Amino acid sequence: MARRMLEYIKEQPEVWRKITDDRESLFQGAVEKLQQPVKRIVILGSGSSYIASMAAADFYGKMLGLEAAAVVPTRLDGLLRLLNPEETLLIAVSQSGKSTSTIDAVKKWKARGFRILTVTADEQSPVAKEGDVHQFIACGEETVGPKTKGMTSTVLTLYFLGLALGRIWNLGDQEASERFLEELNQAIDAAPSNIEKSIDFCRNQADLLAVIPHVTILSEDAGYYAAQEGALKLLETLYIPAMAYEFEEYLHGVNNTIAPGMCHLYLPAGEKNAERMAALDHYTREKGCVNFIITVLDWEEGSHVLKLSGNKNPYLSIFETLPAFQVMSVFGSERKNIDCDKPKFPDFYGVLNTKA
Ligand SMILES: O=P(O)(O)OC[C@H]1O[C@](O)(CO)[C@@H](O)[C@@H]1O
Repeated sequence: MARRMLEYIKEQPEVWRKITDDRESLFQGAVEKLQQPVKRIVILGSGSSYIASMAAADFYGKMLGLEAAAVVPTRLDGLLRLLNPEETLLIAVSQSGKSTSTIDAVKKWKARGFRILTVTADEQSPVAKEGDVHQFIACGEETVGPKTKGMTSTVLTLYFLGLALGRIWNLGDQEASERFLEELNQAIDAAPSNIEKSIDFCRNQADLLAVIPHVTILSEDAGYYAAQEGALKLLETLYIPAMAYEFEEYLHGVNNTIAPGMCHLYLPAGEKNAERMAALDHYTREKGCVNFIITVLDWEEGSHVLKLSGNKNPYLSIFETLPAFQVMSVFGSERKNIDCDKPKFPDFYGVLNTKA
């Protein structure tokens, strides 16, 4: 069993609580060095760090009204050629601080005059050392490949960083930030029992999780980032294809894949599409699909429904529903005799030169 991964999953509420409680001191250093407002923010990262970057860029747009976008390190060139270094802050995100493509991007764009804020869990890492300003991700050590507490703590770190910058740059609405903080606190308080509920659910569904040949995950709004990270977790631990779609996009063609045995995992995150998602769940089950629903919304009960506690704020899906996917990875992989605490190919990073 992925014991260490499960320990990291269970540690998350405590880690999030500490980051939240220590936020004044944790973000003070970076924020003091970033007094000069910018017009736009570009965030880059790979894998889970890219998904965390997408969630943060969306959040910055919504909460601060900033132009913000996320890109993988190797696709920055076209975008940055259009941007003025004086008006742009580049944020490079890497939990390990060792991803070679991120190191290369930081060096290249720093040389071209962009100011670079690095966000890592290792202050001594190459990414941290190459940037102009560093923000620490206070998640502690995470030695297994499929990241859990590091990813969610990266999102939390980027969210708080945005709110702190918004305060000094006079952006966003203070009341909205306070409301968000209140909901976040509720999400953190609910997390230990949500994780226990997920464990019970996944233990009961482990036989099914072990035989599904692929999984299609559907969400909406900012729940889409939890769906993307959930897909990455299931793919890298169950060794099956897993794709995440924004709900509306799924309806435009992907629905042709509906067939007996297809696994659909729904993550309704807001009220907007709840009825249509419920209709799609019924429709696809009638066609023989194997479905799961993970949600904090009020939902019709069923053995395939995991109902968790939470607010109806999709930006909190990372803290409310994503841990259920992480737990699915643990129980599904155990049933498949996969030990995801250990790398499948220990020599891979060295051969492909992906980490410094
Ligand atoms: O955030 P980092 O350390 O740059 O790593 C990026 C991604 O690379 C991996 O380590 C796999 O190579 C993932 O686990 C991670 O999300």
